[in-house]
Amino acid sequence: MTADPTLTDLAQQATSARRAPDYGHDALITCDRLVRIFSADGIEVQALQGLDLLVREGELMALVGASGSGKSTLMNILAGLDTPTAGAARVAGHDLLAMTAKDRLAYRRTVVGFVWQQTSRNLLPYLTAAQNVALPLQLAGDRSRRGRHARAERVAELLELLEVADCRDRRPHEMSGGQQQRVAIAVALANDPAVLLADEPTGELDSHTAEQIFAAFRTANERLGTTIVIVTHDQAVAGEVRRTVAIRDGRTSTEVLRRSEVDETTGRERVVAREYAMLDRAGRLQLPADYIRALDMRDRVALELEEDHIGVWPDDSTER
Ligand SMILES: Nc1ncnc2c1ncn2[C@@H]1O[C@H](COP(=O)(O)OP(=O)(O)OP(=O)(O)O)[C@@H](O)[C@H]1O
Repeated sequence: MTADPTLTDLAQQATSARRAPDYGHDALITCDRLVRIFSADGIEVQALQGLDLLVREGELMALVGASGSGKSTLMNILAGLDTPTAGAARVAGHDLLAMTAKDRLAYRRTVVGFVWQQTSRNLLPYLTAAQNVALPLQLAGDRSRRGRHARAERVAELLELLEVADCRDRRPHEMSGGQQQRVAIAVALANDPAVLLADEPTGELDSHTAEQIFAAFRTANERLGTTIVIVTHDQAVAGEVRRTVAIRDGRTSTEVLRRSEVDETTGRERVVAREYAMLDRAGRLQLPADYIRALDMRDRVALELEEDHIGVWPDDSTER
């Protein structure tokens, strides 16, 4: 770029900016500067403070963060149960800020499936496992004999996939917590949603059962190709996915990506994890709290642009 741009330069810049693809144009889930403000008793709480998040089709990812960081608020928005105060959110081509009540109902029935922490919130207590899985299919439509047959097949297929075929005629109180959550995943997958959202799905389970539930999510992701977003406090669960995004104070702050690598000396496969910080479109970067503490960084830091990286140093100036 020249220091003193001509009118032609400016016109060219404006044209190329217009031609640049929209943020998240190729993502299945796009959250763009998402804001959610709650007002209770005259006090405002900013649960989401300009959160950016992109999730691609076919991903299985975890969202982690301290209590109160905004995870459930984000999940409720993506589930179509709550609306953002500002920003943009799109899921599988649906604009979550522009939906009518009718669109929202159809969205919740067919585009997203959800699994909640409380096993009791996921299933109707007076229906069997098979009836619970059949319910969303019935609500979605085809009541013909052919429809009934296809429905029964789909129910059997899903219970089989999630290894709870033996529970088909049992009511929730006749199943273990782990079996109930597997059936809940089958219910959530019944209408073949584009996205499966799970908010602390292993929160009420012991660690061994939690691992099995997690394996069930992985099966759904690999076999059905469903995009899955899981909120979890469980570090072991978070470590099982390729991508973990951390939310801090209503914004995405860091991201851990894991990939498998074959160790050259032992020939064994091992998982290599690398932590990334999120850079927003205004160029803002949130440094991890432990990095800041380790170098006692405060208020102002020194920056230096190198050929292939940017250095960040504690403030070394004498002017305080
Ligand atoms: N309906 C509401 N009315 C007022 N404030 C709310 C409401 N829902 C959430 N908040 C506030 O918004 C912030 C984010 O809450 P949220 O439930 O999204 O956090 P979270 O990360 O899911 O926490 P946890 O891990 O404890 O479930 C908190 O300060 C919370 O008190």
